[in-house]
Amino acid sequence: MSVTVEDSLQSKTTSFNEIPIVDIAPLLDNSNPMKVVQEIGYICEHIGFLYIKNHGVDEQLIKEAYELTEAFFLLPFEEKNKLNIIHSGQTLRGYIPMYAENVDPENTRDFKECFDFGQDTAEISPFFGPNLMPQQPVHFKTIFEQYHHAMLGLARQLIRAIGLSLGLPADYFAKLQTKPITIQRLLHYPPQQGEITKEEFGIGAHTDYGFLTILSQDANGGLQVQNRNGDWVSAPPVDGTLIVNIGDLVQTFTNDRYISTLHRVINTSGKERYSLPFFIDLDYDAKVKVVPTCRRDDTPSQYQSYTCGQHKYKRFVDSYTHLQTTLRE
Ligand SMILES: O=C(O)CCC(=O)C(=O)O
Ligand SMILES: [Fe+2]
Repeated sequence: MSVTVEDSLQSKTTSFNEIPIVDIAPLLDNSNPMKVVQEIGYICEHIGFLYIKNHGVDEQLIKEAYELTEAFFLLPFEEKNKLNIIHSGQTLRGYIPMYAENVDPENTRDFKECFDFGQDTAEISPFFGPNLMPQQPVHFKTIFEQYHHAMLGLARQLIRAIGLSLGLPADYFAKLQTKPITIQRLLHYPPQQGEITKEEFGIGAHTDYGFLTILSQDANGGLQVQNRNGDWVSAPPVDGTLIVNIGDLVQTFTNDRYISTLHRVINTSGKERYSLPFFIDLDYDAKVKVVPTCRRDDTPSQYQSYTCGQHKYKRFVDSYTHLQTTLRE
C-alpha cells in the first residue's frame, strides 16, 4: 500500500548540506581540536544539528545494537509490558508502549514504542536506579551497556568542544556532569499506511530537553529538522555517521546563542524504522544558568536559573500519560 502525507507535513527535499557533516577525528585524536571546535560552534549557533563522522564508535557494536533492538520489539507485547516504565517509579526507565508518551500532545499522537535505560545504580532517586533489562534477547544487557558506555565517552568529548567553542574552560560543563542523567533509548516506529496526518505520526515536533543528544538512525529515514525559516528539512541517513543535536539546557546556558532545534519523525518508508538516541543532561541538582561568556549587560539573561532534574521532570510530566494520571489521582 502506498504512503502519502498531507500537505502540512511535507518536508523540503533539500540537499542535506543544510545539516552539515563534521569530521571529528581531529578532535578525538587531538591533531586539530580547535578546527572541530569552531565548526561545532558555528553549527550550534545556526542549525543546532550536525552529522559527525569518524566518531570512533565501533560499527559492529552499532550493528549488534540494531539486531537486538529489532529482536526486542518483536517480542510479544505481554513480554515487553512486564518492563513497563510505570513499574520503575521515579527511575523512569523501561518499556514505553505506543501512545504512552507524546512529545507534542496538543497536536500529535506519537506512533512509536520505546525502551529506555541508563546508568545502572543500586540507589533509587529521580532518573537513577536499576535498569529494567529484558532477559531476552540474550546479550541485550551486555551489548547495550557497551553501547551506553561508548555514547557517554563520545558525548563527553563533544561537550568539551562545546565548552571551548563558547570560550569556556574545556571542563566547564564536565564539572556539572559528575553523575549526569543519561538515557539510552531504543525506538521503534512501525510503518504507517495510507495518508499520514498531523494528528498521528512517528514523533511529534519537539526540542530535546537535555544537554546533548547523539542519535543513530537506521537506513529508512524520516527525521526532519526545522530551520530558522520554519521549513522542515530532511535529515536522511548518511552511512558511517551519527547525528548530534543540542538540547534546551544548552540554549539556556548560552542565553539563546546556541539553539535547541525543533525536530520530528514521519516514517513514510512503509517499513519498520528503528533509531537509537542517547540523551545526556547534567547532574540532577546542577544549576542551569547563563555562562559568563554569554552574559551581556545590555541584554540581561532572560532565564532564571533552574535545576536540571526539575526541568526534566516537568517535561516528562507533560509527555507521559502515566505521570499525568498519577498527578490527577
Ligand atoms: O528517531 C529519531 O530519528 C529521532 C528521535 C527523537 O527525536 C527523540 O527521541 O528525541
Ligand atoms: Fe528528539
